[in-house]
Amino acid sequence: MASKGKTSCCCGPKSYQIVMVRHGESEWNQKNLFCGWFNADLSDRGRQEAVTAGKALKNAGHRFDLAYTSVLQRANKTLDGILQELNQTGIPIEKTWRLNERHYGGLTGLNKVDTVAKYGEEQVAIWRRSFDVPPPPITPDNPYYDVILNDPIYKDGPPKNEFPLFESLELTIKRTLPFWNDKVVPQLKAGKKILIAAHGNSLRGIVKHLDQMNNDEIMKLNLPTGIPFMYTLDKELKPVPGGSLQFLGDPETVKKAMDEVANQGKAKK
Ligand SMILES: O=C(O)[C@@H](COP(=O)(O)O)OP(=O)(O)O
Repeated sequence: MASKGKTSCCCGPKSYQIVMVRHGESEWNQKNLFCGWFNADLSDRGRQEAVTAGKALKNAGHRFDLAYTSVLQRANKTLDGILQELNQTGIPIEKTWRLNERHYGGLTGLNKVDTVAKYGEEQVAIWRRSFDVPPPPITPDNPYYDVILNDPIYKDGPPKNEFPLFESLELTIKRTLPFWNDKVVPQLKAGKKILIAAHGNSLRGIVKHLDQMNNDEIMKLNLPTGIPFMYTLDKELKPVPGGSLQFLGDPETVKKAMDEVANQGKAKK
């Protein structure tokens, strides 16, 4: 059975636990489109993945004090689905654009396999997984430019003059980490058990930070949809031995799901 957010003894907290999950499959994941800041809904499979994730967390004995999510409905609905299974829909939830997926710029709305056919696997791999090479900026002729810029989900930020037109993983981390440090860390240290429902790349940024991965190591990580993972952290918020990226699923299923994500950017065989 999972312990509370903090395990403690007379000398203070020994370790902290936090659970994170990439949202269930979205309608745009299903169509294999670059999505980024577009507010795609969950697919039927994605909704089911949220229920399955909630059941798995319940069976493992997890209970949460609060949750964080992006302002994108695919993450919000995944969180709701999980909390419903846990009978914990009443816990405080904070939504922030800082946990959004990276902004996929001019790639937004393009099919990933078609993009491979046009630009090659190597270029698409660089756009998807490199640390500091951003995609091209989104321009007003992109059908989703206005939809994203004027979406009311962004009424509380970011300010229009800071609204991104593209993001590399590096830029994504620059706006995600301040939220982690200012909001998540104090709550963790206060012993709160936290659930974060977010996105493939915003979570890759947090994983890179926690595991102090270098820029090459993080390139190889593909987070599957809808499979929660836990970190057990020491007092310095460094993972304890064996405490990194502990998926709540059998290793074979997790590997298959990770390979599926990696293959979304490969040419059709
Ligand atoms: O924006 C997108 O297309 C996917 C990630 O795509 P890849 O970086 O895996 O291509 O984001 P998510 O489904 O996690 O919100």
